[in-house]
Amino acid sequence: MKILLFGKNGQVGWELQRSLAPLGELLALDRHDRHYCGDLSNPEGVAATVRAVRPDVVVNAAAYTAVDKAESEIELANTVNCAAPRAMADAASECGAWLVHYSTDYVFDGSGDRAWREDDATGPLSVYGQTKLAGECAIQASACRHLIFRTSWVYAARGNNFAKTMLRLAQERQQLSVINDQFGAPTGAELLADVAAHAIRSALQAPELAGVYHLTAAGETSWYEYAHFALDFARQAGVALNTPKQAVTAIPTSAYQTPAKRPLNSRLNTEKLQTAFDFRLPPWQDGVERMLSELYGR
Ligand SMILES: NC(=O)C1=CN([C@@H]2O[C@H](COP(=O)(O)OP(=O)(O)OC[C@H]3O[C@@H](n4cnc5c(N)ncnc54)[C@H](OP(=O)(O)O)[C@@H]3O)[C@@H](O)[C@H]2O)C=CC1
Ligand SMILES: Cc1cn([C@H]2C[C@H](O)[C@@H](COP(=O)(O)OP(=O)(O)O[C@H]3O[C@@H](C)C(=O)[C@@H](O)[C@H]3O)O2)c(=O)[nH]c1=O
Ligand SMILES: [Mg+2]
Repeated sequence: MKILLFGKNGQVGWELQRSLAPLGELLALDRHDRHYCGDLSNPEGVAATVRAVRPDVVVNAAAYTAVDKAESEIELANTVNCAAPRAMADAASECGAWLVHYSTDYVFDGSGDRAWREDDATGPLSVYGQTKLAGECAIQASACRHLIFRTSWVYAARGNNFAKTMLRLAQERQQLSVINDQFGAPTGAELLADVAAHAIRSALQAPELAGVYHLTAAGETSWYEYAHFALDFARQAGVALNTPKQAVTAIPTSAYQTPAKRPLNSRLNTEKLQTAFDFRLPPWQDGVERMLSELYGR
């Protein structure tokens, strides 16, 4: 089997390099590749890459993920998150390849407190969410067989994410304010990559598995609780923090101004995935502890 991976240096892309390698021949690209176009700001270029490589599976881990910046870089966000995946899907369908793609909890409006199902109505609140939803729709409208995994709050030891930001800020500042009315599940890039490898194997044998799936770790938390979880671990590992435990303040979303609006309810229901592929998704704390152990050698 031949697999073509876009976005090899992102949190998820890095882990996919590991998890996809045993499946066959893997060609992993970043935006600077010298032989093939791996730059998603050039949709025709990435389509030409797919046609030239003629893989069995295209995996797209690249995306415009700067949520606040997207509010003022709409065109680039849309090209990377929608036009490029559309071009990949069209080229993939021409050569009979599957497309594996990632999307986000930010396609939902965050209302209510029930975990979102795959067929629930979407309603993105941000440019990032709109462009990711448009990317999903473009792939679904193509003739290409696809797996779209909607996930949330992604972290990895290698990369930028909320937990690492909190750990850095707690070493710099004496006080932190963290939102406690947005709920979701932190999901590790390792888990996403491992599930993708298993799902690809299954789907190639059973094409009726094509579709959209919610894929997050089990359980739920708020950003505030998640911050405490990471900071408690760091303290126990002997990391010197300038922020004492009692100086981490819980605040509502309304007290934290940002260019992009974020959903309050980011819970995703993962039953469809667990049933279709016979997976068990581990509690979110397991993977976060693994990352923290890796960061602090404990
Ligand atoms: N991070 C999160 O919290 C969440 C992510 N997702 C989705 O999961 C997927 C993976 O995200 P994650 O790994 O966390 O994201 P990262 O931000 O860690 O990685 C994104 C990657 O995309 C690359 N990229 C950005 N623009 C381009 C471009 N024009 N051409 C080529 N590559 C580009 C970046 O390259 P470079 O390093 O050169 O900038 C980076 O390697 C994405 O689809 C994302 O939307 C879903 C929910 C939550
Ligand atoms: C830095 C900081 C953030 N926050 C809040 C802001 C925000 O609501 C939340 C998380 O901050 P982030 O900057 O990680 O948020 P954000 O970049 O929006 O995270 C999102 O990224 C995209 C790519 C996704 O797809 C989502 O699933 C989600 O992970 O924490 C605080 O409350 N206090 C702080 O000091
Ligand atoms: Mg971010």
